[in-house]
Amino acid sequence: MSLPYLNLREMEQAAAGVLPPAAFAYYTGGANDEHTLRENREGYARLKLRPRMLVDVSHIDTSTTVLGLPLAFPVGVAPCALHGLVHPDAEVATARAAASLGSLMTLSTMSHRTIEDVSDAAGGQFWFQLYLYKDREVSRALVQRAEAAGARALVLTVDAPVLGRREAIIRTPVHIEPGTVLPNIGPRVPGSEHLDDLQYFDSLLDPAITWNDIGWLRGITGLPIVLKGLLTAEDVALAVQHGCHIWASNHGGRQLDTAVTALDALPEIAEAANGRAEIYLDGGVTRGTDVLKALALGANAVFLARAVLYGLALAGEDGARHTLELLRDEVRLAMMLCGKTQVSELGPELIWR
Ligand SMILES: Cc1cc2nc3c(=O)[nH]c(=O)nc-3n(C[C@H](O)[C@H](O)[C@H](O)COP(=O)(O)O)c2cc1C
Ligand SMILES: CCCCC(=O)C(=O)O
Repeated sequence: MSLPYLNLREMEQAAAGVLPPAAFAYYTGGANDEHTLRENREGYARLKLRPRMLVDVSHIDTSTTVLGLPLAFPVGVAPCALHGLVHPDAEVATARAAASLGSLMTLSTMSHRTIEDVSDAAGGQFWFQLYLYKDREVSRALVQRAEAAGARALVLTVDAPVLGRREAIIRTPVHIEPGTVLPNIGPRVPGSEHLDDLQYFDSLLDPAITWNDIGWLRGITGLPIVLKGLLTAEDVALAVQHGCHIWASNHGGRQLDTAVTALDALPEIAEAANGRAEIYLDGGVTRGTDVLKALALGANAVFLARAVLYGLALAGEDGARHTLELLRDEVRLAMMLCGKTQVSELGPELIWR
């Protein structure tokens, strides 16, 4: 299907016209005054590139690997809850779109579709994002299912011991269709009727999660563990000590407002990791030049959340694919204009100081 949108911003604007109000509030919103949400985008515009000239750019290779897995271009899909709010094919459509382009799907714990269905749709090329439940046995079972279904890594989200204050969804709460069973959550426990659907999910998460739980997770899985939501050198040092990889993120400005952006934190993160762990990043990426900047400052790959959801809302699998294709083509063009022919050539000298 050929879609008319020229860039990710146009897709966002178009999606705003089709999203139901609660999904719009949930997808687009950030915490409190949304300073971090805005800064996630604006930070990219402020960083200036130092392109090199007179380099033969007639052959460009955008491919890379993450944890040994080949990617056709250095962009994956970040975990997002509830793809089924905007499209009946939900996470299966997103996973198919990612797989068709050689990208990588990260499946959220809070999905409409099962881990097994998404694994099939992704051709086995997927990561599973884990929220740690108070009930560790439920988490253990999920980890085992993800591993059995062929997940290539576990992404443990560590920046949400409790959900941030997102005022848009306080006003317009998300409602999950009655009768829908979210496969990784199970039916509601009695006595939770006063909570809306997201508050209920929040009530299952364990605010007591600590570094000791990383040891517990290590003990129950052989998969690589990626910690999503790290923003400081101190935590990166601990992550490396625990044998984990690093996903720099402020959760799309949805958790701690005025937290530093992943992009600003990246230099200290890369320095602390010192090549001992892979580094991924998300937050506000909408242009190929954004991807180049993140890679130049030390990320191995970047991930997109909202932009893929907007594509899904507009045109299902084709829409999610359109988002990823636009960005893939922009990455290639930006590399040509920077005089870089391989992802491995993107280093700090690309950024003007
Ligand atoms: C609607 C929505 C749902 C999300 N659900 C999850 C989730 O289930 N697990 C998680 O780790 N992060 C979740 N996130 C955070 C994203 O993975 C990502 O960190 C963040 O949105 C930044 O990327 P973006 O600026 O491209 O949206 C969600 C974000 C959005 C917008
Ligand atoms: C209660 C759902 C949590 C999903 C999430 O991480 C988010 O909305 O940002």
